[in-house]
Amino acid sequence: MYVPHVKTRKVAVLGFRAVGKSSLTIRFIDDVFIQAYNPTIEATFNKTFDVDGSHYHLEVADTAGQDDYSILHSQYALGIHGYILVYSVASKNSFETLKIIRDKILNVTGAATIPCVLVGNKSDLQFERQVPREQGQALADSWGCAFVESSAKHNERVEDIFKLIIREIEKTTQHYDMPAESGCCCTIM
Ligand SMILES: Nc1nc2c(ncn2[C@@H]2O[C@H](COP(=O)(O)OP(=O)(O)OP(=O)(O)O)[C@@H](O)[C@H]2O)c(=O)[nH]1
Repeated sequence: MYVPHVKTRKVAVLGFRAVGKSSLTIRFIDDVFIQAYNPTIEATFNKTFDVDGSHYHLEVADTAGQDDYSILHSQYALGIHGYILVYSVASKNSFETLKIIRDKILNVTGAATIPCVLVGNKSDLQFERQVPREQGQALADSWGCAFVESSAKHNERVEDIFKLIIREIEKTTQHYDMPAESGCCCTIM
Protein backbone atom coordinates (compact mmCIF):
# COMPACT_ATOMS: atom_id res chain seq x y z
CA MET A 1 0.00 0.00 0.00
CA TYR A 2 1.29 3.49 -0.89
CA VAL A 3 1.71 5.68 2.20
CA PRO A 4 2.28 9.32 1.25
CA HIS A 5 5.28 11.00 2.81
CA VAL A 6 4.18 13.90 5.02
CA LYS A 7 6.61 16.73 5.62
CA THR A 8 6.29 18.55 8.94
CA ARG A 9 6.86 22.30 8.94
CA LYS A 10 6.55 24.77 11.80
CA VAL A 11 5.65 28.40 11.28
CA ALA A 12 5.10 31.31 13.65
CA VAL A 13 2.61 34.12 13.05
CA LEU A 14 3.99 37.38 14.39
CA GLY A 15 2.96 41.02 14.38
CA PHE A 16 1.59 43.96 16.33
CA ARG A 17 -1.51 43.59 18.55
CA ALA A 18 -4.90 43.01 16.94
CA VAL A 19 -3.70 42.90 13.31
CA GLY A 20 -5.58 39.62 12.80
CA LYS A 21 -2.97 36.91 13.50
CA SER A 22 -5.49 34.66 15.27
CA SER A 23 -8.23 35.46 12.77
CA LEU A 24 -6.02 34.40 9.84
CA THR A 25 -4.91 31.25 11.65
CA ILE A 26 -8.44 30.24 12.67
CA ARG A 27 -9.79 31.06 9.21
CA PHE A 28 -7.17 28.76 7.70
CA ILE A 29 -7.65 25.94 10.23
CA ASP A 30 -11.45 25.99 10.73
CA ASP A 31 -12.74 28.40 8.07
CA VAL A 32 -14.53 30.65 10.57
CA PHE A 33 -14.20 34.34 11.44
CA ILE A 34 -14.62 35.68 14.97
CA GLN A 35 -15.60 39.35 15.15
CA ALA A 36 -14.86 39.75 18.88
CA TYR A 37 -11.32 40.59 19.92
CA ASN A 38 -9.67 38.31 22.47
CA PRO A 39 -5.95 38.98 22.91
CA THR A 40 -3.86 35.86 22.33
CA ILE A 41 -1.45 34.53 24.90
CA GLU A 42 -0.19 31.74 22.69
CA ALA A 43 -1.75 28.87 20.80
CA THR A 44 -0.62 26.15 18.43
CA PHE A 45 -2.74 24.77 15.61
CA ASN A 46 -2.16 21.86 13.24
CA LYS A 47 -3.36 21.19 9.74
CA THR A 48 -2.39 18.74 7.04
CA PHE A 49 -2.70 20.03 3.50
CA ASP A 50 -1.22 19.69 0.04
CA VAL A 51 1.03 22.20 -1.69
CA ASP A 52 2.47 21.64 -5.16
CA GLY A 53 1.76 17.92 -5.00
CA SER A 54 3.42 17.29 -1.61
CA HIS A 55 1.71 16.55 1.73
CA TYR A 56 2.52 18.88 4.60
CA HIS A 57 1.73 18.74 8.27
CA LEU A 58 1.81 22.39 9.29
CA GLU A 59 2.20 23.44 12.90
CA VAL A 60 1.14 27.07 13.31
CA ALA A 61 2.22 28.99 16.42
CA ASP A 62 -0.15 31.93 16.89
CA THR A 63 1.74 34.39 19.09
CA ALA A 64 0.79 37.24 21.41
CA GLY A 65 0.83 40.70 19.80
CA GLN A 66 4.23 42.36 19.86
CA ASP A 67 5.16 46.01 20.25
CA ASP A 68 8.54 47.70 19.87
CA TYR A 69 9.60 46.70 23.38
CA SER A 70 8.34 43.11 23.56
CA ILE A 71 10.84 40.37 24.02
CA LEU A 72 10.79 37.71 21.33
CA HIS A 73 10.44 34.41 23.16
CA SER A 74 12.98 31.86 22.03
CA GLN A 75 10.28 29.32 21.19
CA TYR A 76 9.31 31.63 18.34
CA ALA A 77 12.85 32.00 17.15
CA LEU A 78 14.25 28.49 17.37
CA GLY A 79 12.80 25.39 15.76
CA ILE A 80 10.65 27.50 13.45
CA HIS A 81 11.01 26.93 9.71
CA GLY A 82 9.28 30.10 8.54
CA TYR A 83 7.49 33.26 9.61
CA ILE A 84 4.20 34.85 8.70
CA LEU A 85 4.66 38.55 9.51
CA VAL A 86 1.32 40.33 9.71
CA TYR A 87 0.38 44.00 9.77
CA SER A 88 -2.98 45.67 9.28
CA VAL A 89 -3.33 47.82 6.16
CA ALA A 90 -5.34 50.16 8.43
CA SER A 91 -2.39 50.69 10.82
CA LYS A 92 0.86 52.36 9.79
CA ASN A 93 2.22 51.62 13.24
CA SER A 94 1.69 47.88 12.83
CA PHE A 95 3.60 48.07 9.54
CA GLU A 96 6.55 49.91 11.10
CA THR A 97 6.63 47.51 14.05
CA LEU A 98 7.17 44.55 11.72
CA LYS A 99 10.60 45.88 10.75
CA ILE A 100 11.63 45.72 14.40
CA ILE A 101 10.12 42.26 14.83
CA ARG A 102 12.04 40.93 11.83
CA ASP A 103 15.28 42.39 13.17
CA LYS A 104 14.65 40.64 16.48
CA ILE A 105 14.15 37.31 14.69
CA LEU A 106 17.39 37.80 12.74
CA ASN A 107 19.22 38.65 15.96
CA VAL A 108 17.96 35.64 17.87
CA THR A 109 18.42 33.15 15.04
CA GLY A 110 21.71 34.61 13.85
CA ALA A 111 20.44 34.15 10.30
CA ALA A 112 21.06 36.67 7.53
CA THR A 113 17.60 36.07 6.15
CA ILE A 114 14.51 34.06 7.08
CA PRO A 115 11.82 32.34 5.04
CA CYS A 116 8.85 34.64 5.49
CA VAL A 117 5.64 35.97 4.03
CA LEU A 118 4.68 39.60 4.61
CA VAL A 119 0.92 39.92 5.07
CA GLY A 120 -1.14 43.11 4.93
CA ASN A 121 -4.35 41.95 6.60
CA LYS A 122 -7.77 43.69 6.83
CA SER A 123 -7.72 44.55 3.12
CA ASP A 124 -11.51 44.89 3.38
CA LEU A 125 -11.03 48.14 5.37
CA GLN A 126 -10.34 50.15 2.20
CA PHE A 127 -11.61 53.46 3.65
CA GLU A 128 -9.35 53.14 6.69
CA ARG A 129 -6.25 52.19 4.74
CA GLN A 130 -2.99 53.73 6.02
CA VAL A 131 -0.48 51.50 4.20
CA PRO A 132 -0.60 51.50 0.38
CA ARG A 133 -0.18 48.11 -1.27
CA GLU A 134 2.97 49.40 -3.01
CA GLN A 135 4.66 50.03 0.35
CA GLY A 136 3.95 46.49 1.46
CA GLN A 137 5.27 45.10 -1.81
CA ALA A 138 8.41 47.27 -1.60
CA LEU A 139 9.18 46.06 1.92
CA ALA A 140 8.68 42.43 0.91
CA ASP A 141 10.96 42.96 -2.11
CA SER A 142 13.65 44.46 0.13
CA TRP A 143 13.40 41.40 2.39
CA GLY A 144 13.31 38.99 -0.55
CA CYS A 145 10.08 37.44 0.67
CA ALA A 146 6.55 36.85 -0.57
CA PHE A 147 3.82 39.47 -0.10
CA VAL A 148 0.07 39.23 0.05
CA GLU A 149 -2.81 41.43 1.17
CA SER A 150 -5.55 39.42 2.86
CA SER A 151 -8.85 39.64 4.64
CA ALA A 152 -9.53 37.08 7.33
CA LYS A 153 -13.02 38.57 7.53
CA HIS A 154 -13.86 37.95 3.87
CA ASN A 155 -11.61 34.90 3.52
CA GLU A 156 -9.49 36.55 0.83
CA ARG A 157 -6.03 35.14 0.11
CA VAL A 158 -5.91 33.35 3.47
CA GLU A 159 -5.01 29.90 2.19
CA ASP A 160 -2.49 31.53 -0.16
CA ILE A 161 -0.57 32.85 2.87
CA PHE A 162 0.03 29.32 4.13
CA LYS A 163 0.89 27.97 0.69
CA LEU A 164 3.33 30.83 0.17
CA ILE A 165 5.12 30.21 3.45
CA ILE A 166 5.54 26.54 2.55
CA ARG A 167 7.05 27.60 -0.80
CA GLU A 168 9.36 30.12 0.89
CA ILE A 169 10.53 27.43 3.33
CA GLU A 170 11.08 24.92 0.53
CA LYS A 171 13.25 27.39 -1.37
CA THR A 172 15.79 27.36 1.44
CA THR A 173 15.30 24.02 3.13
CA GLN A 174 15.18 21.28 0.52
CA HIS A 175 17.46 19.22 2.74
CA TYR A 176 15.12 19.01 5.80
CA ASP A 177 13.63 15.72 4.70
CA MET A 178 16.86 13.94 3.83
CA PRO A 179 17.71 10.91 5.94
CA ALA A 180 19.78 11.70 9.06
CA GLU A 181 22.71 9.65 7.69
CA SER A 182 23.18 12.22 4.96
CA GLY A 183 24.83 14.45 7.54
CA CYS A 184 22.91 17.57 6.57
CA CYS A 185 22.14 20.32 9.00
CA CYS A 186 19.42 22.96 9.09
CA THR A 187 19.92 26.66 8.69
CA ILE A 188 17.79 28.35 11.38
CA MET A 189 16.67 25.49 13.60
N1 LIG B 1 -12.28 44.14 9.16
C1 LIG B 1 -11.47 43.15 9.52
N2 LIG B 1 -11.29 42.86 10.82
C2 LIG B 1 -10.45 41.84 11.14
C3 LIG B 1 -9.75 41.08 10.17
N3 LIG B 1 -8.98 40.16 10.80
C4 LIG B 1 -9.20 40.34 12.11
N4 LIG B 1 -10.08 41.35 12.33
C5 LIG B 1 -10.57 41.83 13.64
O1 LIG B 1 -9.48 42.44 14.31
C6 LIG B 1 -9.57 42.17 15.71
C7 LIG B 1 -8.29 41.50 16.17
O2 LIG B 1 -8.19 40.23 15.55
P1 LIG B 1 -7.27 39.07 16.15
O3 LIG B 1 -7.29 37.96 15.17
O4 LIG B 1 -7.67 38.74 17.55
O5 LIG B 1 -5.86 39.81 16.16
P2 LIG B 1 -4.47 39.27 16.75
O6 LIG B 1 -3.42 39.86 15.92
O7 LIG B 1 -4.50 37.79 16.88
O8 LIG B 1 -4.52 39.93 18.21
P3 LIG B 1 -3.41 39.71 19.40
O9 LIG B 1 -3.21 38.25 19.55
O10 LIG B 1 -4.00 40.31 20.62
O11 LIG B 1 -2.20 40.43 18.99
C8 LIG B 1 -10.81 41.30 15.92
O12 LIG B 1 -11.90 42.12 16.32
C9 LIG B 1 -11.05 40.70 14.54
O13 LIG B 1 -12.42 40.40 14.32
C10 LIG B 1 -9.98 41.40 8.78
O14 LIG B 1 -9.44 40.80 7.84
N5 LIG B 1 -10.83 42.45 8.53
